[in-house]
Amino acid sequence: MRFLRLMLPLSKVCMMHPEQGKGGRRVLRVEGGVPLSGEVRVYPAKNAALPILAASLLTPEPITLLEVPKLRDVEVMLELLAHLGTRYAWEGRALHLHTPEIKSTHAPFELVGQMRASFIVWGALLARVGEARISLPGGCAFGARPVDQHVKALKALGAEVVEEGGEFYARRTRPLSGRVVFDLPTVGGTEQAMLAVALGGEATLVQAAMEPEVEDLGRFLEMLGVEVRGLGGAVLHVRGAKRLGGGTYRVIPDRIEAGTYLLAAAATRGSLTLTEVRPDHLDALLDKLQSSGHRLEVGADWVRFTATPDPIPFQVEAREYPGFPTDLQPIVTAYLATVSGQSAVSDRVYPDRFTHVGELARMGAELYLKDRTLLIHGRRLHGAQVKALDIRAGGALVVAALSAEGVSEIEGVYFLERGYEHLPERLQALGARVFLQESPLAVAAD
Ligand SMILES: CC(=O)N[C@H]1[C@@H](OP(=O)(O)OP(=O)(O)OC[C@H]2O[C@@H](n3ccc(=O)[nH]c3=O)[C@H](O)[C@@H]2O)O[C@H](CO)[C@@H](O)[C@@H]1O
Ligand SMILES: C=C(OP(=O)(O)O)C(=O)O
Repeated sequence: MRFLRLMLPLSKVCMMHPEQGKGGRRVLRVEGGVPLSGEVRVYPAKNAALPILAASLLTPEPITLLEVPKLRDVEVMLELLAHLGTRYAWEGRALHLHTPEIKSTHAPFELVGQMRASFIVWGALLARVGEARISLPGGCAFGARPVDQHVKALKALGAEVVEEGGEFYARRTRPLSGRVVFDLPTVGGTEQAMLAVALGGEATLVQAAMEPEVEDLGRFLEMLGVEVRGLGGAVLHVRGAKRLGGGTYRVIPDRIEAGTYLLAAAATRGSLTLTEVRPDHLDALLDKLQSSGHRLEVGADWVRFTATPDPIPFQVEAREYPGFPTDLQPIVTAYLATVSGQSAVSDRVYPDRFTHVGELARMGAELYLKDRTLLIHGRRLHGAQVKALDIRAGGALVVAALSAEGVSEIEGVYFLERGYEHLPERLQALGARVFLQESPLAVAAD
C-alpha cells in the first residue's frame, strides 16, 4: 500500500482564542530524542472538575474542592461562575466556592464560547432559579459537536426551550422531572440532565454516558444531597433534594493527562511511574501498550511503565468509555507514527477528529486517511515547526516532538494550557528538553 503525506484543510480549527491576532507568538521548543524517565503525579481531571464547578451553582452552601487543576479552562469557568454570582478563593491548589445567590441568569458568548464544558451551567441555573439564557458553546472543533441531546433532555424533563440569535433560553414552571432516552451516549448531555433535576426534580436517564467524569459528578451531587443510582452504568436514576448542602470534595485523577505522559514515555522508549492515578480508568490504553510489547506494573494508585525498544504496531478504535478514549486518539496516533510497521486508528465518537494529522505529517509521519480510518506507517520522526489546533492535537504534537530527531517548535501553546498544567516543567523533570519561548526573537537568538 502507498502511504501519502496528508494535509487536512485548516478550516478544522478551534474558535478564535486570545493569542490570535496578537503580534507576538509563544512556542514550545522541543529538542527531541531523549527517552523520558522518572515519576509524574497525575493532577485532577479537567473534565471532571469543570462540570463539578458548574454544579456548585446549585447550592447556597460553601463548597471546597481539594486539588483543582490550574488550567485555562478552569480560569474561564471561574470567570463565568463569578459573573453568575459565585465568590471563590484559591488556597494553594484547593478552591473554595460560595454562591449564596444567583446574580445573573445569562451565560454570555464571551465566556461560553471559549469552551464546551461551560454549557453545563445551563442546567444548573435552570434548576436553581427556574430560567436561563446561554450562548451556544465553543470548544475544540474537530467535527460536528451538536447540542441537540442537551435540548432533547431538558424538553423531555418538562422545560420550555427557545433558540434565538445563537442563544438558548429555557424556563420551567415546576421542578424538572421525567425520563430521557438519549439517542447516543453524551457526556455533556448526561451531565446537563443530572444538574437540571438536582433541585427537587427526578429523572431516569437511559443510554447515559458511563465516563468516569460523569460518575465523579454523580458522587459530588451525592455529597450535596442528591440521590443518584446506577453511577458508572448506562441507566441513571437521579432524585434531587429541595435544598442542597455543601462540603469538601476531591476530584478524580486526570486519565487523559496520565495517558498523555504514558504515550510520551512509550514514544521516546523511556520509562515512567505514574502516581495518584486511577489505573482502572486507563484499562483500554494499558491493554494497548501491553499488546505493543511494553512492560507495565499496576498498583492500586500507581502504574510503572518500561518501554520495549522495538514496539509492535496495533489497531485502535476510539469509543465511549470503557473503550479507548477519543481524547487520547490523537496522542496514540502520534505514538504509533513512531512504531515501525502498519497501524490503524479510527474514532467512533468523533469520526473526523484528525486536525493533528497534517501537522504530524510535517514531522515526517506517514499517514493515509481512507474511509475515516487513519492508516499509519511508523518511522523515526524529525523535528519541524508545527501548530496545535486543539488541546489533544497539541498533546499529540508534543509526544511526536519528544520522540523526534532534532528540534520542533509547537505553536498554539494556548491549547496546551487549556488541558495540561505545568507541561514544560513536568516534562523537564522527566529529562526532556522542552522550553516555552515567548517571542520569535527569542527563538532566533537561541
Ligand atoms: C469538557 C469535556 O468533558 N469534554 C469531553 C466531552 O465532550 P462532550 O460532552 O462535548 O462530548 P459528548 O460525549 O457529548 O459527545 C459524544 C458524541 O455525541 C455527539 N453529541 C453530543 C451531544 C449532543 O447534543 N449531540 C450529539 O450528537 C457528539 O457529536 C459526539 O459524537 O466528552 C468527549 C467524548 O468523550 C470528550 O472528547 C471531551 O473532551
Ligand atoms: C476536547 C476537549 O475539551 P472540550 O470538550 O472542552 O473541547 C478535551 O478536553 O480534550
